[in-house]
Amino acid sequence: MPEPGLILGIEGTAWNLSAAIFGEDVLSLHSKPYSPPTGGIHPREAAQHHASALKDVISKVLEGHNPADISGIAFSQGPGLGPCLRTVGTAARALSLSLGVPLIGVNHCVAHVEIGRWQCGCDDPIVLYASGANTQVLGFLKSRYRIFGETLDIGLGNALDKFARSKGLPHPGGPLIEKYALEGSPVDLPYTVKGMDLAFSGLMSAAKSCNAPIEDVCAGFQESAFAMCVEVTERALAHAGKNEVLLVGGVGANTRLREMLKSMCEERGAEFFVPERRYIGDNGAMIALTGKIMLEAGQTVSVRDSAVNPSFRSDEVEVLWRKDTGDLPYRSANMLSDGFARGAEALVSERGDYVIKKRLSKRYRSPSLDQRLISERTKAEARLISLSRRSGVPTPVIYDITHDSIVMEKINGLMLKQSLTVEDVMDAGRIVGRLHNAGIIHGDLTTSNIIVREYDGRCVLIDFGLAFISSEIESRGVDLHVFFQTLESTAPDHNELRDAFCTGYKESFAEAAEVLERVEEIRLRGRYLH
Ligand SMILES: C[C@@H](O)[C@H](NC(=O)OP(=O)(O)OC[C@H]1O[C@@H](n2cnc3c(N)ncnc32)[C@H](O)[C@@H]1O)C(=O)O
Ligand SMILES: [Fe+2]
Repeated sequence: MPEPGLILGIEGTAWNLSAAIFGEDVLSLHSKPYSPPTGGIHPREAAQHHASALKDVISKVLEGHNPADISGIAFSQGPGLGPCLRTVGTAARALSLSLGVPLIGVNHCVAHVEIGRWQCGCDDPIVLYASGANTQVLGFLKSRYRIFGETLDIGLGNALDKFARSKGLPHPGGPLIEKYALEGSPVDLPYTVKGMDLAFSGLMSAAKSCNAPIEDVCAGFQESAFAMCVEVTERALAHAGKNEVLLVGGVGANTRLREMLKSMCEERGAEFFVPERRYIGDNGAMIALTGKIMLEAGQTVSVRDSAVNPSFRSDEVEVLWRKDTGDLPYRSANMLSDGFARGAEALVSERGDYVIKKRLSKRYRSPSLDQRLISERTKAEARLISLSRRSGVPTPVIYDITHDSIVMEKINGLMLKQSLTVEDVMDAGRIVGRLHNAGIIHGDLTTSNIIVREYDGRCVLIDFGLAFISSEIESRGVDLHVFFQTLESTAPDHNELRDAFCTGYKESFAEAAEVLERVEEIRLRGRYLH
């Protein structure tokens, strides 16, 4: 393989046309941002801006360098705005052909991660990638940057920008909201975390129609939105058993978000990293650096295959430049062992015949949001446990509830993973069928969260910390997918056990067939952590 020399990288997925040269370090970096005269980013206008700025940006970045030393052209192949991507793609192809050097199609999200790893010197982080268009929690697993959780509607930056615009503030709104928030005290606004995923549009609409002083709304917006991101990051960290957190993407410039992540990391004993300001938002250096790494790994693209992809996902890229870390050891959200467990969210302890589950205060959250979430979730969990019981799903009896704790019956018996007989697993299928039939999703359906009760051999469902109400096929499918994954990792004869589970599930739930079909689809998508 030829020794790569200098790589020219071009970024232009959205607002910033930026190019850089990377050798052993960033040798030059030039940008020409597009700022919309009014409103948000118009894709075609941005593309026109990029087209007219290209010549200038490329020649500035090449100043003092010999084009003959360039050994590859890297460009953002996606995701991003179609017209912008096409403009930059065309320029990159032309440069590659005229210089006679390879073309490297870089995934923009992967590039955000790689420049962060390179600049901060971290190795295997859980990444919070919070930008205008994307909000994702990523981690490296089995040769890919897997998406552990992500926004179900719009990107966080986008939500901030749109809210700002509705209050008459110019684009981009993120930095101005940060300024206002410093002067305000947070109002209560919606907080939406669904398992590992987030949603921002409800929060944005509530903020738009909130009549409190702008400073207070901005502070409330930040507190809710950032705490949501930190919560999912913490959950991924706990599940994956990693000990580094990296923050990337434009919203990562925000001091309050950094402070909250840092505080969460300190509480968990993890290290927190964030790259310099100029490398955190969109920039050409991240494309040039990733291009270099990819060229070294032989990951170039022919002109014919270099079409841009506006919805290119990070997990579509096979990462040949990192050592495969293989499967994750499976960890449940609340690892219950020997009567004491500290999950991402709660502390579970045993006192004789009782189990006490206490939700923990998080220093990263504002005190009012913290108290609100703790009491809402404690109440919701207790309610779902009782509702499940009434629907014929064996669950622990609840003895007492306080603002942060649930005192419940201790179920004596073995965890299902220690008692994987066909009969037991079939019974598990039956109770999960009843649960789904009642419109309840468990949210963390592992073989550790089902106990085979000693006195009658019945399966009892525990730990409803991530449970929620839903009749969506997708949520039900994810529940089963998680269960089958843990079954696979604990039992050699998992096919037989899986069949037994399905038999039980079909017995008690009329829509079983449709859900089981979806499970197969989910497995093929390979998105979920378990
Ligand atoms: C596909 C690509 O084009 C896209 N890039 C992108 O969105 O640009 P980026 O530079 O990563 O992020 C811009 C966002 O970052 C926000 N932002 C910048 N400074 C901020 C601050 N101090 N506080 C909060 N948000 C901030 C802006 O409001 C804007 O929404 C992406 O990565 O999703
Ligand atoms: Fe970006």
